[in-house]
Amino acid sequence: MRYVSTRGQAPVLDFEQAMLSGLARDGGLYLPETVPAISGLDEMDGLPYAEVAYRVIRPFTGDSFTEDELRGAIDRAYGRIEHAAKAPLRQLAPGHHLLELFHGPTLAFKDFAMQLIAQLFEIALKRSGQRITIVGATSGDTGSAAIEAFKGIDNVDVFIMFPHGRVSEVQRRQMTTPDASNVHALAVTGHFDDCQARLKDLFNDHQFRDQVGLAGVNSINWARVVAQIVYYFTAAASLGMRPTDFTVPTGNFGDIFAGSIARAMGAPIRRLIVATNQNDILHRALTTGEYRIGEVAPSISPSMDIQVSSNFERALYWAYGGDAAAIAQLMDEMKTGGFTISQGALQALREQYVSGRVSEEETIQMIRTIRAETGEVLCPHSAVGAAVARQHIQPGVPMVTLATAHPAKFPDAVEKAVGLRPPLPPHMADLFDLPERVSRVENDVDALKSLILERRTN
Ligand SMILES: Cc1ncc(COP(=O)(O)O)c(C=O)c1O
Ligand SMILES: N[C@@H](CCOP(=O)(O)O)C(=O)O
Repeated sequence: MRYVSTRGQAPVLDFEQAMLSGLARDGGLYLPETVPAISGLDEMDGLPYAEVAYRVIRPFTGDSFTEDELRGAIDRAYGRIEHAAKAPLRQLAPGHHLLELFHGPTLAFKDFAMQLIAQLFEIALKRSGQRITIVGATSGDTGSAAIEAFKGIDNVDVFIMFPHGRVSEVQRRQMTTPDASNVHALAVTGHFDDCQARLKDLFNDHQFRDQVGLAGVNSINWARVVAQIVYYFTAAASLGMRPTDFTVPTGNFGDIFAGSIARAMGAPIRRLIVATNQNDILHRALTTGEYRIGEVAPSISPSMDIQVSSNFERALYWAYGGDAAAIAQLMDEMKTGGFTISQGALQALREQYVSGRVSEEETIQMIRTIRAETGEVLCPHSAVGAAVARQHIQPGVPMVTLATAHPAKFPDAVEKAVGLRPPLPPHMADLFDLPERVSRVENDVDALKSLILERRTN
């Protein structure tokens, strides 16, 4: 399997190289040249999650890992997810199901990919003896998942930038309390898009990139997306492999893009519905064809407070029929505020994705409604998903809403909605007692470079 950049000017790589590279050297994102079809769909129901993961992921990894290495990595990764089913499906109402993706160690869907790629990185780095510096940008969940997965791993330093004052207290403490010396939490002045832009600046400085062995674990990294494909198959299998709609709370577009790969591989996915909060640039872009960056408005679903949605570039690449020059041009225009999607590409995108947005009040109302109807307490991101899903449910077609985080990560929003603060699970019971370790950094690439050079242990 070969991987090409969305901007067409970077070397073609194999899976391991693409995983260790993160962002392509031309600033683009890696994608497989072709999407493999999967067989044996009818046998998937009842298989352990790890077995489905192996069958789905294997075609993407090519010769990069042996069968034993990949199976071992999958078993260790998903051994850390508490629930027996790993990603259980719970019925909310007739025809509406919740795919619970928050049973991992940091209580968000990010654990599914991050736990696995940490295992794969470790195998690859042990083999090569290479040392790397991971830098990540987070609106709260990617950072905590990355720190949990990579803390203490030899040959790896992890620097995570989060927007100062714009993540929940639980999310912040998940990033600032681990005491592993290879982990560095950085509170950046600005919002998530600033953190992600500085991350790309670091990757695009090739001298710095090579000096520190820069690697990325955001969903710009293709390996992240691959791991997120699996649960579309397990959910569809639980529903008897009938044509099914999926609604996905969306920010950086990685999770829903994984859904489109699942569909291209053969999963019976009918509609993929992009659910946004008030930061609704993706909904506006799909509705009007204009991708115009506005101000980020802080919301009660802060992990989705994103305007520059990195994986949308992958969706655009497909929609433009693999025209890398056109994508490079659009990404240039993005730097000055946005771009217009061509009519042909817009039509192609609309064949892939439907969209909806909900307000803050509607999100709160949805947490209340679902609690009253089912007893389940949703996190605000999952509530955005459930509210948009309800706008799109059609008779006779099962709807699956991805529940992307545990409500205990966002106690203030949940309390506002239903007057209770969901307790943290036992393994996090001491989170508020531990000392925090965090560095304040300006939104400035040179300040970041100096800090990384000074702190890295490699
Ligand atoms: C809890 C939660 N839900 C939804 C999302 C959106 O996912 P994506 O960025 O893959 O679109 C995020 C952030 O990525 C998140 O942390
Ligand atoms: N919501 C995310 C933003 C980064 O997403 P990623 O999937 O590209 O890593 C977060 O929690 O950090």
